[in-house]
Amino acid sequence: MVSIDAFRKAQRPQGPATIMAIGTANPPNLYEQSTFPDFYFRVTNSDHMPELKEKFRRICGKTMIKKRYMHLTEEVLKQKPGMCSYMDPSFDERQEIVVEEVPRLAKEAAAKAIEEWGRDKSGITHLVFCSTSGIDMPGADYRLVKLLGLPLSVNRIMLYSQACHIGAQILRIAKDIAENNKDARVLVVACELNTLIFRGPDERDFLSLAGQAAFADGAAAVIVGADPIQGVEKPIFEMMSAAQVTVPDCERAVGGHLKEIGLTFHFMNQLPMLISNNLENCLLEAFKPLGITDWNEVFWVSHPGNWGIMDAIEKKVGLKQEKLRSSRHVFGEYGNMMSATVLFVMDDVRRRSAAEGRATTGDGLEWGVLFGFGPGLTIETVVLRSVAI
Ligand SMILES: CC(C)(COP(=O)(O)OP(=O)(O)OC[C@H]1O[C@@H](n2cnc3c(N)ncnc32)[C@H](O)[C@@H]1OP(=O)(O)O)[C@@H](O)C(=O)NCCC(=O)NCCSC(=O)/C=C/c1ccc(O)cc1
Repeated sequence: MVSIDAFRKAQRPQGPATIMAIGTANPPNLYEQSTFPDFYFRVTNSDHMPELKEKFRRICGKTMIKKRYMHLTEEVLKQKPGMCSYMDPSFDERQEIVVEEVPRLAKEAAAKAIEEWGRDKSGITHLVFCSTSGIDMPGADYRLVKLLGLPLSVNRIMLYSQACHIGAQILRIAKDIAENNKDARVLVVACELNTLIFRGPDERDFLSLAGQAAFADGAAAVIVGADPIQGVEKPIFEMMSAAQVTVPDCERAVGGHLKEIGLTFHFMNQLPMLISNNLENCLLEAFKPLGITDWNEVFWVSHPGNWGIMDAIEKKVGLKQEKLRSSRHVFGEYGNMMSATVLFVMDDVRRRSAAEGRATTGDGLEWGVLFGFGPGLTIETVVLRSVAI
């Protein structure tokens, strides 16, 4: 008879969880940040508030975002008057969009990841899907399985309503699945639409205006598994550790509430300081086993949050400016796509590394850190190992 020990060992792979493909997608509608205030005040019937419009223009400029993609268009919004008001009940109007469109955009990103992976989709064993943009039963995970034509034996996990840090958290979950189940191939998907957050302006609500200036639509998918099949599956990054920290007494630092009026957004102006003050401890813990204490020695894949957060991180941990290059690039080109953003950054790091002729997928360095942060205040830290290009 087989021993229990041998039985358990046979269920597990030998190597670390490995990212084998990355795909991203955005809706076709592109909004230049410089002209967004004109669009936004027009479609929300708010042109009678020119001073507020000018203030919103200044806020849009401060974000340093150049462009964003959104499912919402003037045509769509004409059919959704509740969404254009500041506070009218509009939950149903929003749900009608996100229930259909979140899985649809997710499919685009997932199909690209599966194509890069190079194997047949029947090899996908698990799906981990997160979205802050809608809640439904059966969920967006079920719809995605159907849209992609994945086997119904796929083990699904759907994580709704968590915001930005969950882009890193789903990697942590995929790592645990991949390292505990031999031959598991986990399709990890983050998909966000700002449809729940979009609303008309109000001069007393700066926080909502800040949200209107920053959030955007995007989906990203990665495929995670251990022991890649040589010559078939091509590693991009290995995940060496993953941990979550909840910063105490900070639940008001950033967050939102799902209501009849949609999803609200609030943050404290001290958010950059709160995040940057807590990052060094996460770095020390994560890199203690590797003996690394110089944070410029590792490549960075950080959720951008906003420009002020990136400035504060650079200053607090003494980062050279180029370290957050991909975070700033993605934020500037796409805005804050919540959970999907950090996966766009990961894609940008490996693509830029290849384009610049670096020796590894991580800016020529071996070790890297991936950060997600969001409501809680929650910080997710993933230690990455690059591969030779
Ligand atoms: C670009 C902003 C909006 C402004 O930049 P700034 O450097 O603070 O700029 P200023 O200090 O010059 O302020 C610009 C204007 O705003 C005004 N302002 C400045 N803070 C104020 C103030 N608290 N009151 C009211 N006026 C003010 C300020 O007075 C000024 O007005 P004016 O002189 O008339 O031009 C910046 O604060 C910003 O990016 N904030 C957004 C923070 C943010 O994106 N956080 C996301 C982190 S990621 C995450 O966790 C997401 C979570 C989430 C959670 C829920 C959800 O639904 C979805 C997602």
